[in-house]
Amino acid sequence: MIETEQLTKYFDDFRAVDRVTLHVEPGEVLAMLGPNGAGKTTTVRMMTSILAPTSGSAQIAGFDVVKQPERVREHVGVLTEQHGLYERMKGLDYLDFFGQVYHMPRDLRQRRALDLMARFGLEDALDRRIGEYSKGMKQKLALVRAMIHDPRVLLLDEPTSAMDPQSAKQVRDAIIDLQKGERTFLITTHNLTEAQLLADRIAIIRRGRIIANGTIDELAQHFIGQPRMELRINGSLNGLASDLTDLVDVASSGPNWLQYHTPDPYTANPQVLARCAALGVAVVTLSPLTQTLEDIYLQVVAEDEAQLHQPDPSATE
Ligand SMILES: Nc1ncnc2c1ncn2[C@@H]1O[C@H](COP(=O)(O)OP(=O)(O)OP(=O)(O)O)[C@@H](O)[C@H]1O
Repeated sequence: MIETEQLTKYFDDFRAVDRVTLHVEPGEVLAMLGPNGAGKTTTVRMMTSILAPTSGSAQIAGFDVVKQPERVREHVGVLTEQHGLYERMKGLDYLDFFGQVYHMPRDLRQRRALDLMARFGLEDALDRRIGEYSKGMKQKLALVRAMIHDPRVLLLDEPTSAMDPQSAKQVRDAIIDLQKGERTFLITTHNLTEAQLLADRIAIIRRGRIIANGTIDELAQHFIGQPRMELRINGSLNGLASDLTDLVDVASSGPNWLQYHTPDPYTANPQVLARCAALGVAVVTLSPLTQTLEDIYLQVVAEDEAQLHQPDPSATE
């Protein structure tokens, strides 16, 4: 549904996007994360035919962004940082105008506009001029516009950045519902909790390059290491850590708890519990220590930064 190959954009001799290759399947949500200036918006703008790539290619909903920009626009809903709203128009008239642009019959465009405005809590703003809307309301209206023609692919650049927590949740719920209907999303965000809640896969971009791409579990495994478990018992450890060393790699311990790494929790955890039972140790909890997306993100960026400062092996004295 979203396919880019070696997508690259130069502004004069500055390389803003550097050979970005991404594949997002139907019904998948990809969250693109990265520091300010990393190239997220530029990538989204190329995917929506707003900006011509310098090299590489992109196909969105099966259409080439350079050769078939009209078809791309028909099948894609876009939310960009600059919403381009017509401030003097009233909310409902504005949506009706876009419905006409997409050749939607009058009944359908009215119904979609009213449903979506109600869904995002804008039902009282239908007849107000957009210039009177708050920042968050404008962002919601821009999202409604992106969704009005029920596109198969949605490219949303920081969709909840101006929103209060309840509004942000309305947007997340809408995304989850649409995903169930096989809609495909690429979302850029600085909100890692939101990315963790919504995304099937995460791509991290830095200085125009994709430096990590995978599910949260894959990235955690690759960049943080083996899953870490915490065992809590009723009583003191009394040397339990050394009783488990043939089964798992104990990383740290306290008076009544220990943490261990294992590459295969499905095998190791039952063995640990069986050993505890055999030793008469009363287990209170055995649980995984979750790695947050923030841990992963910071580690990915730190590794990329370290690589940047490594001496160039091809350099000669
Ligand atoms: N029209 C332009 N002309 C020149 N440089 C540009 C242009 N648009 C973007 N850039 C540069 O390209 C780089 C990537 O910008 P981009 O807006 O894609 O970053 P971003 O990842 O979306 O950042 P943010 O998280 O701050 O929104 C930045 O260094 C930016 O200054």
